[in-house]
Parts: sequence; C-alpha cells; structure tokens
Amino acid sequence: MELEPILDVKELSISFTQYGRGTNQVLLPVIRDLSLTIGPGQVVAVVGSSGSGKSLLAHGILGILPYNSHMSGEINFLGQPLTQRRAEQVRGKEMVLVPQGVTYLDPLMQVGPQLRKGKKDPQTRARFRGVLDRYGLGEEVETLYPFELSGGMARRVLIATAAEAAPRLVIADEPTPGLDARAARRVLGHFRELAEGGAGVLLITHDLELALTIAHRVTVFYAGVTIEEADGADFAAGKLRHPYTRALWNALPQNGFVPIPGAQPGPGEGGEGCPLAPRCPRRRPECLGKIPYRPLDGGRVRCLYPEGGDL
Ligand SMILES: Nc1ncnc2c1ncn2[C@@H]1O[C@H](COP(=O)(O)OP(=O)(O)OP(=O)(O)O)[C@@H](O)[C@H]1O
Ligand code: NI
Repeated sequence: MELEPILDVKELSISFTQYGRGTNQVLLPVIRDLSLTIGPGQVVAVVGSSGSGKSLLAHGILGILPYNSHMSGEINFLGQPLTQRRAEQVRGKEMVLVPQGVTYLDPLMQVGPQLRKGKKDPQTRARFRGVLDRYGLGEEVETLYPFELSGGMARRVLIATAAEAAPRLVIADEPTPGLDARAARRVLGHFRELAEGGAGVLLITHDLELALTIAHRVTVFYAGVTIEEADGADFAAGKLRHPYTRALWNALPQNGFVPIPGAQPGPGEGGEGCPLAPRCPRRRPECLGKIPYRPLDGGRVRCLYPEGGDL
C-alpha cells in the first residue's frame, strides 16, 4: 500500500498584481501549474535557476506570500487541504522552513537565548542542548552572536531550530550557497537524517549536483513551470525526459559544462506554451500551445516530444 503523502501540491499557480500607470493593474504570473508530491521519509528536490519561483513555492506552501499575490490550485498537507488558516496553525510545528538567508537570525541576540525564545528553565535548556549537540554545536555556540558563526554553523543552527519542532515536513530553501563542499555535504546529510526519521523534506536549490546526493525524487522547474519529475537515479542512468533537464545535466562540470544558448524567460514573458521552446532543439510549432504534464517512464514530463518518448 502506498503511504499517504505528507504534501501533495496540484496545479499551483502564483501571480502578482502590479500597478502600472494610473489605476492600471497588471497580473504577473510567476508560477504556473506546479505539481509535486512528497511522501514520508522522502527527500524531494525542486531544482531551478535563479528567479524561477523556488522561494515563492516555499512561501506559497507556508502561507507567507506577500499581500499583492494570488495563489490558485490545491495543496494538501497530511491528507487535508492546507488553507491559509491551517498553514498558520502548522507553521513552525508540523511544517517548518529552513530559510534561504541566515538573516532570519536576530543579529542582536546570542544563539542560545534566541533558540529558547527567552525560556530559562532547566528542561528547555537541556532540550536545546540535546538538539544543538546532535548538530555538532557545542555549548560555547550558545553564547555566540550570529555574526560570530561560520556559514556552516549558522546553517546548522537554523536546522537545529527546525528539527526541535519535530516537523512532518521540512522545507529547505537554498540551504548550501556560500558553503564549501564539505560543509554543504554535512548540511545536506542533516536533511537526509530528518527524512530517515520519517519527515518529508522539500529541498529547494539551484544546485542539481548537490541535490542528487540526497534526493529520492527531483522536480525540475523552469520559468515557474514544473517540466519534469524524475527519480534521483534517473540522472546518472541517462534516463531523462525533458530537453531542459538534459541541458541542466549536460551543464554540470563532470559532463563537460555544455551550455544551451539563450536565457530563461522572466515572469509574464512567453505565452502558455513550453517556456523552453525558444531555446529548444526539438521544438515544433505545437510547442507554443498548452502542454499537459503527463506520466512517462516512472516520472512525469511536460513536453510533447520528450526523450525516450514516441516521436
Ligand atoms: N512581491 C513580488 N511582486 C512581484 N514579483 C515578485 C515578488 N516576489 C517575487 N517576485 C518575482 O517572482 C520571481 C520568482 O522569485 P523567487 O524568489 O521565487 O525566485 P527563486 O527561484 O527563489 O530565485 P533565487 O534562486 O534567486 O532565490 C522573480 O522573478 C521575482 O522578481
Ligand atoms: Ni529563492
């Protein structure tokens, strides 16, 4: 029997209202038709380049989008619709964010008191000591201010804060930039441990290579659209479906840094067709129309002429 998913997102779209001249309002679509599922114990990576809408996805799930945004589609969390109200209730408890910037830490407060939120009783102290210990953060760390932490330590403080809530879903927004390879692997290892403990982990990153070191499933995101879902193992096995996923893979150092010409369209640019069409070697005229996200070979793809499909 399949386990009930922890998070199930169906056809999520997010757009912004922008005010033009006078009273003109423009609706700027940023995320379109995004779907993904995370089961217990699973690490699902969402991989996309800068500006593709990754942080917005995280904020949409957590219910912390800015006031000028609109969200449509379906989000289920632990089998029930995740309304704004429920998101507020589960946030910081069953569902936690490990934020993109370490600026989320209060710069004027020592780490220990900050984590304990001012509580001083021995039980709370012991509980946090235990969690920090698990992340290799010694007692002296509690007396440090955020600016005294290394990048890797700051990340681990954020993870420790998240783990302390014993969450069912951990959303990690770009957790490794600025870290050297060893620190990055260590941080990712901690996310894998959280999954091994039964949580679902949504790992949001631009770094496909790092994502593949821990992700069971990978969802590839391009210009606000999910274009492929694959098993982590599909990449090394050469079993890719969408031409953009292929391009991402070919652009990795070990595969020769092969770039594709052109740039990703920005929000609101391009129609409802495949956002890669202007850059795609396999494009045909019909690629400019709406393209379904469909199952293919154990994954999903949003392409009319995928690799491994029938041409
Ligand atoms: N409040 C807003 N109003 C209008 N547009 C916005 C707003 N917030 C974000 N955007 C736009 O949405 C797009 C996606 O932003 P987002 O931060 O989700 O990207 P990202 O994939 O997380 O990028 P990065 O890798 O740089 O963190 C960007 O092009 C951004 O300009
Ligand atoms: Ni981001």
